[in-house]
Amino acid sequence: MDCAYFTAGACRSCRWLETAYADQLTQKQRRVETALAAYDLRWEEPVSSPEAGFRNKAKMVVAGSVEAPTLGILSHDGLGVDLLACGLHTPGLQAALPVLSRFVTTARMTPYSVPERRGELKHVILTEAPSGELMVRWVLRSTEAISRLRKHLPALLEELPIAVASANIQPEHKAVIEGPEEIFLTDREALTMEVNGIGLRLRPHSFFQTNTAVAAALYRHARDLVTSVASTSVWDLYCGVGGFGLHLAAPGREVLGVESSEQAIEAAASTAADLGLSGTSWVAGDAAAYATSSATAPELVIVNPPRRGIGSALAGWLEASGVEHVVYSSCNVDTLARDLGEMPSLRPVSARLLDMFPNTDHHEVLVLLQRR
Ligand SMILES: C[S@@+](CC[C@H](N)C(=O)[O-])C[C@H]1O[C@@H](n2cnc3c(N)ncnc32)[C@H](O)[C@@H]1O
Repeated sequence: MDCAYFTAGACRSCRWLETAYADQLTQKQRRVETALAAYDLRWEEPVSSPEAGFRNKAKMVVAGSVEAPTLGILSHDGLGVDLLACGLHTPGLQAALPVLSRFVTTARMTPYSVPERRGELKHVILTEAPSGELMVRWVLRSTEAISRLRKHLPALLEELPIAVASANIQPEHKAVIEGPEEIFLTDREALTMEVNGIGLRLRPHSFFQTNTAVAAALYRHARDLVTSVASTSVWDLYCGVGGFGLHLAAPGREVLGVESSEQAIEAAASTAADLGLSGTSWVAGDAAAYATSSATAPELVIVNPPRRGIGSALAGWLEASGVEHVVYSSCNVDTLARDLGEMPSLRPVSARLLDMFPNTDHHEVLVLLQRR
């Protein structure tokens, strides 16, 4: 992929940009196979991604001035670097970002200056649904700009297919990208991300896989695996807005999702209700605490934890439980390998690389484990 920002040295985030895509896939496959070399695994064909235009979410740091804002990243010396035309973003995001940049000027939102610790607008976070609808969030230091945002929003809604707009208040001067307070500026509070015909509801704070096409392949692959082992009771731990669990709901199968974000759990439950799915239940809480305090265990457990992995408590519970199969979807093969080491009774039988993050060394790998 050609990138003027990379060539000019303005942005080096895509560290593998100069590596041919086929070689990127080969290197990632080698990396995950090496990390899991202790197991006799059947590796399925890797799932590739388009090299460009695949990211459904843009997280832009805002800098510069009201008259000349930049949306992108900060340079080493704290200055704004405009990345409006970043080629990773979907075409819909690329079309919307220049409009949102001009909107900074229209609504007189002063970009936050990290070195000077003053200003209001810290980030613009934009997500595009497969339908083309957008969710836009302005991360602000305070509520100072809210009335101007509200005043100018109707004109922006004429220009862009925005379904959800909100202001996130992040008063602190720290690296955390967003704060706990969300002020909705539209009636709708969730974007519908349709994946394989399932309308997953995404609210501002919830996690969503950033590569919609590869996420769709991931959920289909998990559904095929679960169907092939005919499990009638499944837990989807770290379920987010229900991507795995909602794909698995079927007559004769009970599905239970556990996730720490209450908003995400509410979203999963409402999608299940919309689809008329009986036999699903959704619990807000810590995945390990839920499992270790449960009196029963299902036939199959799916885990899709953050990069840190599932950790000893949950791995120990899975090891000692009667769970027959585990499907482990991981974005960090090192913590995956560590967790597998703590579950010697569960034998990894097949695995697949899914390239969710082209042009970087990041990977997603899904492993099916079977009790020995
Ligand atoms: C990699 S995401 C996976 C989400 C979901 N499976 C999907 O496909 O979109 C990890 C999820 O784990 C949740 N999470 C983080 N720590 C958790 C914990 N201790 N217990 C339960 N969920 C947790 C996060 O909120 C996030 O939604």
